[in-house]
Amino acid sequence: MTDIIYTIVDEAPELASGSFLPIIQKFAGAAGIEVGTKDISVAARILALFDLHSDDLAELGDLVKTPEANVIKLPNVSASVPQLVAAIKELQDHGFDIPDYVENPQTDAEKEARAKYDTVKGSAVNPVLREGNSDRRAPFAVKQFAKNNPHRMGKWTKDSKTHVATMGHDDFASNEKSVTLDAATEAKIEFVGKDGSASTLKASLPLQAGEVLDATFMSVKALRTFLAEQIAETKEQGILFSLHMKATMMKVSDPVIFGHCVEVFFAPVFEKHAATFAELNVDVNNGFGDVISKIESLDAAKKAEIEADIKACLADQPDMYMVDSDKGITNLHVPSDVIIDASMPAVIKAGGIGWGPDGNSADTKCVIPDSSYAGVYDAVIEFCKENGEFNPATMGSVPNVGLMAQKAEEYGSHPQTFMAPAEGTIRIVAADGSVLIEHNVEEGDIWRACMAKDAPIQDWVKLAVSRARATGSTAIFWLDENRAHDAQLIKKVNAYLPNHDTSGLDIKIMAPADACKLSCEMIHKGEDAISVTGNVLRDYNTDLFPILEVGTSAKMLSVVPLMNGGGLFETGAGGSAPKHVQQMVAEGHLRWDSLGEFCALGASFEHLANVKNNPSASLLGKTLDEATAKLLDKNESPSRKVNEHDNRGSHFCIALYWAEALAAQDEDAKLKEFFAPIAKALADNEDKIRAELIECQGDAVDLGGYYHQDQDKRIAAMRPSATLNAIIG
Ligand SMILES: NC(=O)C1=CN([C@@H]2O[C@H](COP(=O)(O)OP(=O)(O)OC[C@H]3O[C@@H](n4cnc5c(N)ncnc54)[C@H](OP(=O)(O)O)[C@@H]3O)[C@@H](O)[C@H]2O)C=CC1
Ligand SMILES: O=C(O)CCC(=O)C(=O)O
Ligand SMILES: [Mg+2]
Repeated sequence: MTDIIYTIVDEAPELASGSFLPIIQKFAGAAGIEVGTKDISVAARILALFDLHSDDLAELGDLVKTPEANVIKLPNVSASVPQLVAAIKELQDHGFDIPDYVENPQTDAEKEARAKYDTVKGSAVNPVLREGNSDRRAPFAVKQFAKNNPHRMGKWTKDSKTHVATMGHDDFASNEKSVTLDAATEAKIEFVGKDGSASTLKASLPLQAGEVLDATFMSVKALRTFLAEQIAETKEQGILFSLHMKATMMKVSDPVIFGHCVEVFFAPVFEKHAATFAELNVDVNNGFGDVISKIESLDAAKKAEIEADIKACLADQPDMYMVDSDKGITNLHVPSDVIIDASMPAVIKAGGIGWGPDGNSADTKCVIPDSSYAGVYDAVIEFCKENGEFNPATMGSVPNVGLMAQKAEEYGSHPQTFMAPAEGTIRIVAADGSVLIEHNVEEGDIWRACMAKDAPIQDWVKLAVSRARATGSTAIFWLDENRAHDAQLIKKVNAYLPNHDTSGLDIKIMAPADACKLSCEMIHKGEDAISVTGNVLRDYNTDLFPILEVGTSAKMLSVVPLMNGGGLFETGAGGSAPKHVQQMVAEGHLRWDSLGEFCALGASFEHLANVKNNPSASLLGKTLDEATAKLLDKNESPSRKVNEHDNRGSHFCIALYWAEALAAQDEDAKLKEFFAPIAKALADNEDKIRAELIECQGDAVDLGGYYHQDQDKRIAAMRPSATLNAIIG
C-alpha cells in the first residue's frame, strides 16, 4: 500500500484530479512519499461486480480499519436507479459484457445480476469508508477570505411566502421507538399478519451490548393525504411546489416517498393510464422521468394522448420547482436531482426562492415529509424572514462534529427497511424471544430500523469535547429529549461527558430546532457554535452552514479520525457537481473549486507526519497550507465563466505557490534544492501557462464517456498546457 491513497471518483472532482493528481505526485514524490489511487467510481464498482475490475472499495474498506490508513476521499456519485441504468448502458456500449439492470427480474440470472447491482446503488461508498466520526469545519483562511470577500446572498424579506411543510404525525419522527441493549443478542425482524402467521423479514440482526436500536415507520396513507393537501395549498398560495429528499443516502425509503409524491402530483394521469403504465413497467420510485422515457415506446397516438394529459395536469397543478426549466426537468423527474443537503441551502442562500417552469424565480413551499429534522430548515428560514439574510462578512461559524462511524443511525438503515406487505405487525425479536420493538402497520407503510453502536458514540462525545477545547467555542448537542432515539443518546452523552475534562467549556444539549435557532442567533452576532449531531444532521449542517458562510461546502476541511488510528480526509462536504461537467463538456471550462482537495491533502500530510514521524511530510503539509492561504488571498479560485481562470488555472497557482514556499524554506535543504528550479520555471512561464489555460476554452470537449471516460481524452482536456506539463512531467 502506498503512503497516501487518492480516490478515483466521478464527474467534476474526477475531472479536476486529471490536472491536480500529477502535481500532487510530483511534489510528494520529491519527499519520497508515494501517492497511489483506488477507483471507487460508479463504473469501477459496477465492473468489479463481474470481475472486470479490482474491488477497490472492498480493499479500502479493509484499509480504513487499520492504523496505516491515510485516504483522501473525493466525493463520488451515489447513483439513483436512472443513473445506474445509464452507467450500465455506457459500459455495455464501451464493449463490456455485463447484464442489464432488470426492474422485474424473473430468471435466476436476472435476479442474481439485480442483487449485485443493488449493492452499487445509492450511498454505497461512504458508509464503508467512514470508520470514524466526522469533524467538518471551515479552515481559518477560508473563513477569513469569505469575510473579506463576501459572496452574494439573496435578499430575505418578512413577506416571503417560502416555508417548510412537514407531516408532524404518522411519520418517522412520531412513530419512533428506541431501546439500548443491555446485552448482546442476535435479533430478527418479522412481520406478523392479521391471522397471526409470522414471516421473517431479516433473519439475523446482531446487536452489541450498549447499542442503541431504533425502529419506526411512516404511514403511507398519512403521507399521501399530506402530499395532496400540500399540493393544493401550494396552488392557493401561488408559489412553487418543491420536494426535498435524500433518495441517494436513504436509498430504500426515500425513493418510495418520492414515488408517492410523483403519483399524487400527477394523480389524474396515473389513474387514467394505470393499465398502460403497468404494461410499461413504470416505476415511480425512479421519478416522473420514468414515465416520460417509457411512453417513448408507445404508438404515436397513445403517446400523444398521454402527453396531452400530462400537460393538462401540469397546467392544473401548482407550478413546480424546476431542476432545469429550459429542458422542462422538474423536481419530480429524477430522485437524485434535488438532494436535500444541497438543495435546501441553495433555496435559503438565494433568499428563499426557487426557479419555476417559466424560468423565473418565485417563493416556494419546501416539502420535507418526515418531521425529524424539517424543523431545522424551518428555524433558519424563519430566522432569515425576521432578521434578513446572513452577512458572510460578519457572521460566525457552525462547524460540525458528527456521529457516523460504523453506519450509525438512519443512514445505516437500508438493510432493515421494509414496505409492510399487508396490515399487521412488524417487530424486532431478541434471541430469547422477547420483543424489543414492535409497530402496527398497514400495507405499504415504510418501516425501518437502525442502530448506533456504543464505541462510536463514546468516540463522538470525545471528539466534541476536544473540538470545544481546541476552539473555546460553545458546543451544542442537537438532541431532542422528546424523541425516542435522542432520549437514549442523551443518557449516553450525560454518562460519557464526565470521562473528559469539560471544565470551563460551554456544552449544551438542545432539541434540533431550538439548537438551530440559537446557533443562528449566535452566528448572526459573529459568534461560533459547534453543532454536535447525529448522522443526518451532520450531512445537512455541513452543507447548510458552509454554503451560507463561505458560499460553498467545497471549501470545508472534512476530517474523519478513524477509530483504529488511521485518517480519512474527505474533500469538502458537498458532492460531485454534475452541472460543472455539463459546462466543461459544452464549453471547455471547469468551474469546480479544488479547495477541499487542497485542505484534505494538507491534513493528510500532517497525519502522515505524525504517525510515521516524517518531517518532510510535515513540511509538505505546512507549505501546501501556506500556498492555499495565498491562493485565497490572491483570489485565484476558479471563475464560473468560460474563457476565464478555471480549475486548471487554480492548480497552476497552487503548484506555483507551493513550489515557492518549498524553495523559500530552510528546514529541508534537499527539498529546497529540488523545488527552487521548479518554482522559477513556473514563475518565469506564468503568463504563457495562464494563456494556454484560457486558450483551450470555448469549444465543446469530448471526454469519450460520462461514467466511463476515455482516460487519454480526459487527460488531454485537463492538461492542455504543454508548458506546465513540461515542468510537472
Ligand atoms: N461525499 C460524497 O461522496 C458526496 C457525494 N454526493 C453526490 O454528488 C452528486 C451530486 O450531488 P448534489 O446534491 O447535486 O450536490 P453537489 O454538491 O455536487 O452540487 C450542488 C452545487 O454545489 C456547488 N458545488 C459543489 N461542489 C463544488 C465545488 N467543488 N466547487 C464549486 N461549486 C461546487 C455547485 O454549484 P454551482 O452549480 O452553482 O456552481 C453545484 O451545482 C450526487 O450523486 C450525490 O450523491 C453528494 C454529497 C457528498
Ligand atoms: O454518501 C452520499 O451519498 C452523500 C454524502 C453526503 O452528502 C455527505 O456526507 O455530506
Ligand atoms: Mg452532504
